[in-house]
Amino acid sequence: MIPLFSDQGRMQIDRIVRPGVLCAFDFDGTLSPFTGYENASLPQAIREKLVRLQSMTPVAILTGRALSDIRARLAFKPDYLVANHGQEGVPGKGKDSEKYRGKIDCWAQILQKALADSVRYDRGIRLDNKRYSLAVHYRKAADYDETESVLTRLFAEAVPEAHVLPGKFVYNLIPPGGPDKGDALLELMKAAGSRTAVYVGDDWTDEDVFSLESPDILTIRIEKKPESHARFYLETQKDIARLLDLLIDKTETAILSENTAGHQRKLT
Ligand SMILES: O=P(O)(O)OC[C@H]1O[C@H](O[C@H]2O[C@H](CO)[C@@H](O)[C@H](O)[C@H]2O)[C@H](O)[C@@H](O)[C@@H]1O
Repeated sequence: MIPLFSDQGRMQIDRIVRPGVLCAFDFDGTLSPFTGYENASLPQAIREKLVRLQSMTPVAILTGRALSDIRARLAFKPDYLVANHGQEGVPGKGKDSEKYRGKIDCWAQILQKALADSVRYDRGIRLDNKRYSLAVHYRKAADYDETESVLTRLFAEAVPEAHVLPGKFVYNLIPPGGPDKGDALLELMKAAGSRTAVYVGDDWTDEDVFSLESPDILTIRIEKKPESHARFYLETQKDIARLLDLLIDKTETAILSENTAGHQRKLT
């Protein structure tokens, strides 16, 4: 992985950022710092930068949260808002996820019943039914290793069909064969008519975008992790502000130089 704020990183930004570039971001741990279970929100300074960027080029947010949950946390309307790891909000794909709703409710019932056994399962485990996917949080569990091992066993036995994706103190349970963030990003590029995209994420579900390994998609991970498929990284989540400033500056320059070139073509 290469630091984004390096000569190589800046060269890639110059190559990818052109008029119409799709700028896409994960939410928790990327635009918003990790907090606790309930109170994550978009910092005001980051919101202002996103709004500025959006005035020049399409902006998308791709999150594991439900659409109903993420809207209020953003307090601005991006061009595209994809939720539930790609199950909600992809233009033209809304109906596809409906068929999974019954299955998700059924998994939730089975797991809720099992987790009520407080001898076997830590009281700090919390199940979140997001209608199109489930999140099983264990940030408040006493012993993380033990909790990970009992939960992994539970999923294999009780909901073997679920596609289980680990996250930061969370397991995401996704319908088999459903779309992921990678599929969603490609659809958004089509919908926006963007030939290039920048994607910033921090977690396992973002690997579905990082693994696309397309020369037209600049992939950036929050924090270096050798096994990640992202090409570039930011040292810490706080660097997202600096990255947004850079994207704003480069997008502005790209638009200006295209306008100048267009003007000169008209004159000749
Ligand atoms: O795709 P994302 O936008 O990164 O969403 C992934 C999950 O984010 C939320 O959980 C995470 O954030 C919590 C608040 O900071 C934190 O306490 C938890 O440990 C993290 O896993 C959200 O609650 C989940 O539904 C999302 O799947």
